[in-house]
Amino acid sequence: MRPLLNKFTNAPVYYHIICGKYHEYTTRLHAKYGQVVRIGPNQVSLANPSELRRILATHEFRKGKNYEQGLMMAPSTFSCMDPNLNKLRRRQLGPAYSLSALKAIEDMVIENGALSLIRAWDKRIEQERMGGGGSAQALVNYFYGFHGVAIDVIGVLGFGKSFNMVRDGHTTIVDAIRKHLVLVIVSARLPMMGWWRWSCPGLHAARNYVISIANDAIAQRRHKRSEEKGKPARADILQKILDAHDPETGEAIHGPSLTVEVLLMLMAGTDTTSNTLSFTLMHLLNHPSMLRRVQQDVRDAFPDTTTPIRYEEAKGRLPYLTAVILESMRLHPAVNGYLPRVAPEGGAMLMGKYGIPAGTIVTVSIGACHRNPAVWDCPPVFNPERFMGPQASTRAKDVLVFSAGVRVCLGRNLAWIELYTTLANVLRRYNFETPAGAPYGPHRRADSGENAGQPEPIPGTSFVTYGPTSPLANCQVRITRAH
Ligand code: HEM
Repeated sequence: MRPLLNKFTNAPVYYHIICGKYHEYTTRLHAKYGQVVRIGPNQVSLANPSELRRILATHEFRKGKNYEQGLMMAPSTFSCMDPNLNKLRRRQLGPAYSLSALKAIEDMVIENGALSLIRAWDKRIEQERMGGGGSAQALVNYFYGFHGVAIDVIGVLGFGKSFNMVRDGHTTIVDAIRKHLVLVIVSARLPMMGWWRWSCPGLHAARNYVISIANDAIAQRRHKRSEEKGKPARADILQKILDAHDPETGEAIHGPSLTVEVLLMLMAGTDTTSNTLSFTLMHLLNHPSMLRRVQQDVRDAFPDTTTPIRYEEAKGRLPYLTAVILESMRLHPAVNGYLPRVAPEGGAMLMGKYGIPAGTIVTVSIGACHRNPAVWDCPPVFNPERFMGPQASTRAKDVLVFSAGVRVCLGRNLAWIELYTTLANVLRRYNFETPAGAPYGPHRRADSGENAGQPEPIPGTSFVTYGPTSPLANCQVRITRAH
């Protein structure tokens, strides 16, 4: 459990958190020192998937106090440290995020996600054709396209209306979310920097703005419901959160707790999904033969281009697409930051040999787990074949992108619906090509480091969610219509 320096100071880990490089730091330490490493006087990072699943299976190791230091108005399902409150919220909200409830509103996801993006990209191609000498192609930024999909889907399911980011391209809400997250993360990860946040009025304005969006959505929906007495309620997540109650006691969610649960959809359910979509397309662009294969599969399985591809069908008929998404999630998990858990009273034993005292912080290092050479052959290589064939489901269990156990991601069903429907429909509709002169792509092979000989992935930064560092420059793609 080395390195020695970390026995005396948290400085290295905090430095890497601030730089957005926690994931690279821990992956490096694990490669050198093994599956359990010390990252601070009272902190260890763990990179073994089965051991992590054991720790995450129960509430014995609680979330660390950093989660509640980032608090805004009240603890949410995500931030609360109290197991009883988390259990209550999951009982109340479980129905809203169940697969059956989400499948009933899948049309809204497809309409405001994949189809909206296709309309916007078709329009771009048409504009190019009309204005640029008849060429039926366009240069688009897939990061902003996918970000728009995730924001608009959450808008329509969680706030009563789309934010129209895909259609209008405006980023007001995205900017506000980002600033709000900076505030949350600085408060949560670096509480000693508390003074700093008060000197940034722009961040507080952003926080107030996102809170007002949630409160407005709640007020508008209540008003609408009061006017449409007797009519069936809209079956979206917002309505289900408003109607949520504990099946055991009937307890509902009120006041600031209601606001934070609505807001949580924007915070937890946008960047995560859109960064997963972006990194998946990035890997496919870097590996043109895999891109061709996945597109052939989609086009063969769904030849009727007048009908959108739905979640269940895509999942059932496109095993290679599933493998590509899992492999992308393995190498680029959308949550790749510092996720602390606290060792229970009496201490604990890690990996059967490392005794840790009560109160020791054990961090869930998803990225390091996914690159653990004891678990994965040639970890840095993008190889979807790992998830094909009879071993596929066993291998998929070691992908901890949604965490695991009692605090596993509540929105993972929605994420999967968005991932399948967006990728399948868009990959069927367009041919993609890395533009000439692009900084990254199949032409750019790493000549050293862990990716030596492989196409170099675009750089990423992790502030809990993990995304491309410079999407404006690095996520351009040339598209042409395939039908
Ligand atoms: C690909 C997309 C997504 C990924 C990779 C992801 C990943 C995660 C991870 C790793 C956690 C655990 C974090 C921790 O332990 O601190 C988590 C928790 C959570 N996620 Fe997601 N998430 C995704 C999409 C979503 C969506 C779409 C929603 C909702 C709209 C959502 C809502 C939540 C909530 C409420 C929690 C807290 C659960 C609890 O603590 O009981 N997530 N997610």
